[in-house]
Amino acid sequence: MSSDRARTATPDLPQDSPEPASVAPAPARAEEARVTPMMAQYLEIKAANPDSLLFYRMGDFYELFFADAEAASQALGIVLTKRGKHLGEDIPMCGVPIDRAEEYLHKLIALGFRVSVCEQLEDPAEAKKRGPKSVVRRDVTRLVTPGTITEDALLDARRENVLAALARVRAGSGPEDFAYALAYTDMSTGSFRVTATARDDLSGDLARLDPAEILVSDAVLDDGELRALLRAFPAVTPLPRQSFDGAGAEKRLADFFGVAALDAFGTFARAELIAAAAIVAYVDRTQLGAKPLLSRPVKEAEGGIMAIDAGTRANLELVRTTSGERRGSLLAAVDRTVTAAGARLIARRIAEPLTDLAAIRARHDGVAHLVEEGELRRELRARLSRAPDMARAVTRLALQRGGPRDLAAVRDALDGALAIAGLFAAAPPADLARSAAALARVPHALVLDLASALAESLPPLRRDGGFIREGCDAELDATRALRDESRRVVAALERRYVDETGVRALKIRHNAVLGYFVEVSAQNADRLREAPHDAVFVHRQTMAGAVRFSSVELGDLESRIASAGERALGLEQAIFDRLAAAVVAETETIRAAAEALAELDVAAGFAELAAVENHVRPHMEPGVAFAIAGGRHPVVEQALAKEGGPFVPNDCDLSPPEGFEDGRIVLVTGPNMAGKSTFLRQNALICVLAQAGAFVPARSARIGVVDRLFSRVGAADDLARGRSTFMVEMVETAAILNQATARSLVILDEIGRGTATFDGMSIAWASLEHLHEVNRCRALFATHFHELTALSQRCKRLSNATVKVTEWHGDVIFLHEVVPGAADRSYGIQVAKLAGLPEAVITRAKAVLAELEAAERASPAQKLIDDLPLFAVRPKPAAAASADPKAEATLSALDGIDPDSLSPREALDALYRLKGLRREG
Ligand SMILES: Nc1ncnc2c1ncn2[C@@H]1O[C@H](COP(=O)(O)OP(=O)(O)OP(=O)(O)O)[C@@H](O)[C@H]1O
Repeated sequence: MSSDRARTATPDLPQDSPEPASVAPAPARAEEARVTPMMAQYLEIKAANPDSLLFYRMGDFYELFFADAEAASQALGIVLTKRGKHLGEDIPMCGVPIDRAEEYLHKLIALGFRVSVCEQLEDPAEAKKRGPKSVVRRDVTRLVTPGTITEDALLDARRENVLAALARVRAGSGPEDFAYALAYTDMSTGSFRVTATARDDLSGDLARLDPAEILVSDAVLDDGELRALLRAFPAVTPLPRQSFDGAGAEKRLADFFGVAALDAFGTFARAELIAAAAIVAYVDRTQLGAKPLLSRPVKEAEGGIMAIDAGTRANLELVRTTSGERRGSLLAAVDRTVTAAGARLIARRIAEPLTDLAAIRARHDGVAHLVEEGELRRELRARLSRAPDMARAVTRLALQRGGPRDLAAVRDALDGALAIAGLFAAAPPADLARSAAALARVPHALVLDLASALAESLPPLRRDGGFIREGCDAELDATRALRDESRRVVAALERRYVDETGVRALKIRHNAVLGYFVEVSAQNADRLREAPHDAVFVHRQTMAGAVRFSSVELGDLESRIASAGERALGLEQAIFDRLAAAVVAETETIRAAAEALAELDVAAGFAELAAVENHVRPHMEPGVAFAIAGGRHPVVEQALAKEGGPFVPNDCDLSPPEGFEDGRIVLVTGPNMAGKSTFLRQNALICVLAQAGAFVPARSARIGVVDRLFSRVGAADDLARGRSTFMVEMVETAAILNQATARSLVILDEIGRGTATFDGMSIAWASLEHLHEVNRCRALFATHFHELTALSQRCKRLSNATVKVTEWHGDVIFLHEVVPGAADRSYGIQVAKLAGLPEAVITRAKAVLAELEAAERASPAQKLIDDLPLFAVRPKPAAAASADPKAEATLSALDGIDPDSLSPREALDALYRLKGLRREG
């Protein structure tokens, strides 16, 4: 981690603490180097955990010291105080109360900090027994990092929390010969995958996974380009090279999963094994012994996911907008899921559209079934909405961080799963049938066990007790009866003491210090001190206005009640442990059921979306067809609907023209604000939705599966990587021209806009020709360079489209209708007028435009068309390239002259002839 990203702080302190001694308020020089025993312990623990904030437990607080305190007080907005001195300097300190620790952890983790939680490992009383200066034993029990959190309070229920590891291994002798792989897990649900990647695909793959934390070898960070790429992600954790060591990787994985060899998991490349091993090592390290249940690593199918680079993802605002919000993204517009797990899965589906035709069609079959069966869909969604998030609950139980409510979550979700399995009686399509089968495998006995054990209302923490139902366990019932009976005994004893002493206001009370005691007012106290009562009551405490006594009977009662309460709690804990173990033993079945519920939720959500928003099933094919009739932009349409405005549907045909094999390019011109970008994006989004398994916002759609989607829309600079707007634009355009295949879909919006007009137009022109001749992909190309429309005369798979506008009293009216043909002008000045530019500027702009247009008419760009398009021009051999017909004719005439045989007159004639040839050419 580069120092500016680490955001953690290490106090600059000597690690060899000298003899402990108490801190004097104004230490003498010799004592300045001394530290208290507690501070010595703190420094030792801090030294072992240098790259995180240390939450150091002291009673009911976690305290932070030195630079940690300064960083945390600033990040959390809490008061920075001082506690004693160290090396003659004040020790900065701040603290967070135990019961609010999760809230503060949440803030710190969200800000990219890592936190080591250091607990007291013994009772302070135990420590005292070792001597007055001894310190309570403490150590770090957990390292909390953005990628390894499991608590509900720290997680966003509707978002995955991905921990990824990037491995790079040598694949040859060349300096650039490396193989790359990513392994990633959502520890809160146990999912675990690996995928091979390439240097060029790395940023796209990371953007797809959207990790909360990325583990890399510090060797990777030595590579400046990779370091710059990783800077776009919130938390990058560098690990020493040994964590990515190839030799031990296989063994580390085998040990973690308790298997002798990994063969049963499938075949992994070396880089994949190393990445996966780095994940399990880190998970072990952060959980310090509590073993999280990761599923066995699954390898992503090669080429099974539509390749979408990071820029395209951001441009198309698939799962979040460019400003980082979910609202306004494609995901937000199409998410109709009713469970948290469903919301997490749909985000992954949108981020990872498929390329396998059969798998896409299978998803569509499921959605189609639920569109047709409205009653089934409603019932399914109603039941799903009551099913809690059991995948995360199981993980917490396995990590011994679970509470009674996690058991209840599993009970209710499993119960719901069984009921939902029963809804699919008739043979549903394969995907739904597979989900229903996973639900039906849920262990009945476990559901019954949980249902009979858990009480109606449950406390959040297991240590609170009271979560086991009466009648579940005879011994527990008996102990509770004793505990409750004892309370009645207290009341009876109080009545007896009142009768015997005659003090009517006598009360039996309880506190943590005295236990049970008798309390009377100061005036009545003497009565209890007199015989015969003085034989019963022993004075314990005099308060202002009240006096407290104990008695032998109260002491007995105290221990009976305390032991009954403790025993009841102990019995409940034992039952909790048994139930949790039973749940954890079924992890695989439960996780499969949780995944099935999420899949059904996504299918039903897509069906609901289709029914409500009028989406249709796209017809998917193997070729390169792309014919959308009446397509709409799902986000813009919903936004307009809220304002009561209609969205104008538009057709888009990129299928190969008659007699051609490759898809078409449509060049869209049209005025500003007409709807070009919307049209371009909506077709890309329709493609993403279709291949994600959803229906699409159109009247009909026929789509040949797209392997890669590229979008270069708008302009944004990347100052972090030192690139200007135009540079970013060109880098992205280069990626498209280098990578797009005949099966790709390319969206290019106004390329060449960021530079001088002629440079820009030339780049747009040449790029368009390249797409047509070399990439041969389906493409939509929007431009304000109207000259480009002439290219359709030569490029046979290129057609022109424009967005219609009309004029009304000098103002432009947008019809948002895409029609064949080319725009004649941009109406930029009219749009500027609408935007409120001063009248004087508008008038002057009109005058300048008129002059520029007149100049352009004098030398139109048509002559460019008369040249061959770039890729029809074959590069000529160097010698021939210099040939000039004039020069050639002159030279051959010269060759024909023999100066020795010429008379002076003939010589003069020959000279005139040569001059003439030169002139005529
Ligand atoms: N098909 C449509 N139906 C209704 N409104 C639309 C449609 N398409 C676009 N709009 C509206 O027009 C606005 C401008 O659209 P868009 O940004 O796509 O225009 P543009 O032609 O790309 O403009 P510019 O060339 O200035 O970038 C959108 O914000 C939207 O509100």
